[in-house]
Amino acid sequence: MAELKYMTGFGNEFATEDPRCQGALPDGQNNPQVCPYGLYAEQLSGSAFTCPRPANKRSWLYRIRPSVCHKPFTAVHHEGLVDRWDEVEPDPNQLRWLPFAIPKAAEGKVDFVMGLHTICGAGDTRARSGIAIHVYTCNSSMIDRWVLSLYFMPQQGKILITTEFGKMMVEPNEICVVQQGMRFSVDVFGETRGYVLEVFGVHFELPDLGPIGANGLANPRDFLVPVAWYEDREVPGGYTVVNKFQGKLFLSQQHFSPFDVVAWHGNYTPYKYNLDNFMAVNTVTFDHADPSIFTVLTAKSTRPGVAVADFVIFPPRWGVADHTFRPPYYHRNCMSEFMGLIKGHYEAKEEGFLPGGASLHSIMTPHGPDVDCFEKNSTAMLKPERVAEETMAFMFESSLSMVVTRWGLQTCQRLDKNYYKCWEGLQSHFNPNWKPGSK
Ligand SMILES: O=C(O)Cc1cc(O)ccc1O
Ligand SMILES: [Fe+2]
Repeated sequence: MAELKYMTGFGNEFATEDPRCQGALPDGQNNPQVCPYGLYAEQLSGSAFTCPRPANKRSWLYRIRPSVCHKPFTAVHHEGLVDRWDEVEPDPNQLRWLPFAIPKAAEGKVDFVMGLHTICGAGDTRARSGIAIHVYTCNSSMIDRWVLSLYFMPQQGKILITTEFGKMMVEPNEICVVQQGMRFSVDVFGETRGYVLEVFGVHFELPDLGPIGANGLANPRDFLVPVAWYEDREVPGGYTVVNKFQGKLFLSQQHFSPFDVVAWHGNYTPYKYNLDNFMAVNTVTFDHADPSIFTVLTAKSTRPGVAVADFVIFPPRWGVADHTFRPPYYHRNCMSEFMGLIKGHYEAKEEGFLPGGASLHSIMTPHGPDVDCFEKNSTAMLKPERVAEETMAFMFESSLSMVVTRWGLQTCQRLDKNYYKCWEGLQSHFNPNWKPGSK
């Protein structure tokens, strides 16, 4: 496959034409009486028409047929996708999952849609407020079916995401955002696993940088947006459209490929980002900075400073803090912390938290380094050191109190029942006779 092309920038006004149809974008207006090449003009809105300019998102698509040409949607049951948060009783325990099992190709084809499972979430798709976290495990490409709206993190196996806006190849260590309403299809190249965050109703933004200044963390120029690509393909057997609506899936048929957008312009686009481009900022003196310093993207709530979901990473970096216990501190947090591991080891738990697995520390549930991590780092010689080399852990940090699904707690059978034991060996080191200067 030829190298894919991308445009650069976060939230820019982009304009792109498939090179086979130069001049497909109308000159100086959005909906001329007749569009170049006989295309249909269609607007995709990502925000209310009346949103203030900085938050206003929409794109204009110039396509062979408008999306409205399809047979009626009919409901279909999907065992793995959940939007009801009362399936099982709440569980405030520290939860950790072993790597989620990937179906073997020999046991049958499982594509991205079939392999999606909701693990936890909160809120309401109808009120458009809340989130859901899913994992996908699959071994086959989607054949003539597509779905809507997600934030992808491949963990094993690259995925080719074909969208109405063009194609993106997304490898482990990259993230990809396909926004609400955008049609896409996922091709895989073997056994494939990854994490998906779905945010109902708001869009990811780059965090403000405050005193960091004008540059740093995720820089806008490193976000990549696909260029227009179309296919004019009749599908006699019918192309299946999978529509996720109010938390449920609906199918409809159409006789042509939905990837028939010849040109588009606008600022409501899918995009991808390679986490190696993250410019991490951290202490050069002492103490452990809060993990918000590693925020890549944030989905804000209406309360200032409070996120519906922050996407935070723990990238390879230098640790240089003086007279400091360098790993994460012990804590209870007024936010929920869902973590996953793309590769390597996580510094607070060298054992047991594995690539393709996950953990959830709910609101006010105590957690922190395991025994080994505490012992090692309380006595370590503090020299400048590489932290998390060849590693990429991430966290979805949410102000919502997340509910774990029946699949997450029971059906997946990946819950590590012994997780709590990783803290059991933490001894009291209390010395009532301690004096300043003594060890
Ligand atoms: O719990 C965790 O491992 C995530 C985390 C990391 C960190 O550096 C500080 C706080 C925090 O919640
Ligand atoms: Fe934490």
